Amino acid sequence: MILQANSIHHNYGSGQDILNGVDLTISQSGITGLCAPNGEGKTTLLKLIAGLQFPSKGDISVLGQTPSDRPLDLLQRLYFLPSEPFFPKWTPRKIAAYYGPFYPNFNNQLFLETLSDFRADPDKPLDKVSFGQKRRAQLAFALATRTQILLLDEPTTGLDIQGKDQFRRTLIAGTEAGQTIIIATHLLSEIAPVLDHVLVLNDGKIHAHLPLELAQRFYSFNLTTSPLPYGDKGYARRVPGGWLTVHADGRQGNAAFDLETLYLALTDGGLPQPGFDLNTKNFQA
Ligand SMILES: Nc1ncnc2c1ncn2[C@@H]1O[C@H](COP(=O)(O)OP(=O)(O)OP(=O)(O)O)[C@@H](O)[C@H]1O
Repeated sequence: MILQANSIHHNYGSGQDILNGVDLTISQSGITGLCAPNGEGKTTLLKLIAGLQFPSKGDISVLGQTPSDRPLDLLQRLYFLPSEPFFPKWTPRKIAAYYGPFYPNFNNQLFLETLSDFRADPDKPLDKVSFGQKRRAQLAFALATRTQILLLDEPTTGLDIQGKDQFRRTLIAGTEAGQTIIIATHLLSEIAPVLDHVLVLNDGKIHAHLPLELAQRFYSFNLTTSPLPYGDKGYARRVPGGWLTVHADGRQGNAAFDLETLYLALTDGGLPQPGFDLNTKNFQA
């Protein structure tokens, strides 16, 4: 098992739980998008997985270890890139030489290639580059650690279009090498093309954990002139030219699958929640 969380609760001492019963199982490599409204606890959940925060109740196991114990073996197999990480004001080359050896699979060649693809200078100190260039160097380092688990918080912030494209390609290469990648983001559409699963966190719980390929079969999207042509069991969003509707009916719609609309439908829209049975790998309507 890669990750197993059972009824995780967490608060920051205020008495009110931010996470109040998160259950989560990840058993395969792949890319999972973690989405939630602002302040719902995405970063907190990543920190709990990384062992940087401790759950107030419940237990969490990552690669068979308890992250809050901070075992060396786990720290070497998991990399967490926060949205605003601390990186020394050194050149990327020096950062890799200093921090890279901690990670047994650190790939310096991949680091330099990713920097080159990102058009980032390995010999320019990070206090002399733009925000986006600094973010590229941080991402190149995170991707080059080749840890079994990679946690990325808002990774695409500051990347230009080419940067995002390169980033997505490097992620795919990571999963082909067996990595499990969890990406917390608001910018769903930017990573949607590479996601295997989507996790929706809402009201302190995992509201949905959907394998994308199955979600694409289960939900139908239609561009229509009226909000809900098939009755009231769907969700409709105003778009140029009409309404984009989502229904949990397993039909073929006339519009493309749209992850942002599905996210809105699941969080705000009261779209009927299909149960997904992890054993049979089927939805139960
Ligand atoms: N160090 C802290 N001390 C007290 N409260 C905190 C702390 N860090 C986060 N919180 C609170 O916990 C809640 C969840 O924060 P978190 O950063 O995990 O959410 P998020 O989903 O990542 O937010 P965003 O989408 O805005 O980045 C917020 O209400 C926040 O105010």
